[in-house]
Amino acid sequence: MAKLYVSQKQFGVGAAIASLFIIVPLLALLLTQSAHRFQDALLDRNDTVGTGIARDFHQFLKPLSESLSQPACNPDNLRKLRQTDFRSKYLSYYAEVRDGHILCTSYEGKLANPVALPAEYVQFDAETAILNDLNTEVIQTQGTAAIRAGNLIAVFDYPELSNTISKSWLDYASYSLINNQFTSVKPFYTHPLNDINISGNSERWFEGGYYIASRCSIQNSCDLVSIDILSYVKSQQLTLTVLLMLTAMVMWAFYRAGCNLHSSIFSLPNQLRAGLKNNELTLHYQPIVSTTSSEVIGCEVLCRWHAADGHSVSPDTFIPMVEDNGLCEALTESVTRTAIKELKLHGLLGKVRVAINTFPEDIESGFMKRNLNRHVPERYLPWFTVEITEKSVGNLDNLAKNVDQLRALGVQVSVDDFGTGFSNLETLQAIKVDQIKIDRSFIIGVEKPSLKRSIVDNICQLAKSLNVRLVAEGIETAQQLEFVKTRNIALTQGYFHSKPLAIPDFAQFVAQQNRNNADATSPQSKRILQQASQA
Ligand SMILES: Nc1nc2c(ncn2[C@@H]2O[C@H](COP(=O)(O)O[C@H]3[C@@H](O)[C@H](n4cnc5c(=O)[nH]c(N)nc54)O[C@@H]3COP(=O)(O)O)[C@@H](O)[C@H]2O)c(=O)[nH]1
Repeated sequence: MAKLYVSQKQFGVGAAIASLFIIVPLLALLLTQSAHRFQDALLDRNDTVGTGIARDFHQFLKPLSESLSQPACNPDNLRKLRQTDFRSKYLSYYAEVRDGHILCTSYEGKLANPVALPAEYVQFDAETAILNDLNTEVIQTQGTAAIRAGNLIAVFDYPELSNTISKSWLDYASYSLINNQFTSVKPFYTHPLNDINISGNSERWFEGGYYIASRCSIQNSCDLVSIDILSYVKSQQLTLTVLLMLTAMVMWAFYRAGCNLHSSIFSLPNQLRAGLKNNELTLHYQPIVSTTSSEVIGCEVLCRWHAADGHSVSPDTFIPMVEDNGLCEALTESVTRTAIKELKLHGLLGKVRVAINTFPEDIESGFMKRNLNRHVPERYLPWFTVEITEKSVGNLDNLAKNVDQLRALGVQVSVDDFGTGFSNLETLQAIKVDQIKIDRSFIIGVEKPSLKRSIVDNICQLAKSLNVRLVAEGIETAQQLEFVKTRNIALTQGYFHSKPLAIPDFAQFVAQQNRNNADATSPQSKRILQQASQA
């Protein structure tokens, strides 16, 4: 089965990226909502302006034009012009017009020299009235528009809107839909959509980078607000900076949360638990070699773990984890079961000794005995060695009792890492063991006279007096091997012979090594060796 593994960092980054799927739509919604509100406010305001102009037209301009008396610009007319200008909100600058000339205005009074209507004022007939229900003309001018009733004109503009319209990202227009014809009445209107087809009363749409809202509130007259999204986004620098900072903070929070989630789901202990369950742990076998015959007489079974992401975790890392997470029995049982299976498969069961490492509690709880009984066929039990460390010494009497029970099965017991910790004579006398393994820390440098050499000599003495076999661990050089031979240490283990090997390699190593030994002891080999030593 393919192993799928994401590192904590990848998981965190994934969570941060996933958060974008929440943040981006939220931001889009936020911006859209704010654009909505803006457009609505603008359309509302325009309604007010539109209806305000209509109201002012009906209430003031039209009645006033009908009430003007002759001659033009008489004092009564001027007073009415000023009063009306003062009272109307959306129309101002009332003026009497005769023959294309402004004769007087509410502001200047009677003009000494009548002013011809500016060119743009007379072009109004090209425009269709926005307020067509007013049944009058709207005059397009530079920045203002004027409306006419009889001999009176009044100017209207978009006083409130013009402030808003000055924003670079906003465009605004009013449309008259008379005869389904598009006519802009907004000054300076430059909107690119000139074949626009507004059908409903109120709608929004997105087109060519513009976000557009329209509303037709006066018959045949519609208002349109378009927002150039890119420019709008650019203009919102402050808002965007704040949003980006918030986004970064949210992503960071998601990253951290992802990492935490990862470590709770994918923590090494959890992976280890799963690995044990899925038989992901593999075994290596390190040869144990006879000093006298150079034959491989056995092996130490050492556990290996390739975590789900493919990287191997050192036993020095995962063995303490096993202890801290209550997985000792599961590991020891898995090691025992797998070792039996693999050794049997390669024809080594009952051919080589098998040393299995244990945890202190494996012994104290009697688990190791049950475990061996359950998994090792009885006739093979004498081929097994249980390696106990000095850490195993919790309750000496209990340990001694359990060790006796193991030995009663026919299993041998070996003290591992001897010399480290607090090994003492009392312990060794209390528990009857078959073998002591000298820790490799004493072997490093032992070839030269040193304190270590004296310690090894003492251990040799001790083993002799207790009548237990010795194994020298961590033999890495020929000199170290030579030294242990001089001390009659029976067995050796270390990289000099071989590193721990996977079962096929170990089987091959045993076959090769023991074949060489057989050859070396043949008459022909003996002769060669003799000649070599004489030379
Ligand atoms: N209870 C269990 N403990 C286990 C099991 N599998 C391993 N272990 C314990 O983990 C410790 C580290 O083991 P490992 O990394 O496998 O190292 C072993 C050898 O590879 C290493 N070794 C052997 N020869 C040499 C050498 O010449 N040089 C050198 N630098 N290292 C060498 O020593 C380790 C074996 O040590 P020990 O067990 O003390 O004999 C280790 O404590 C293992 O016991 C398990 O299944 N159960």
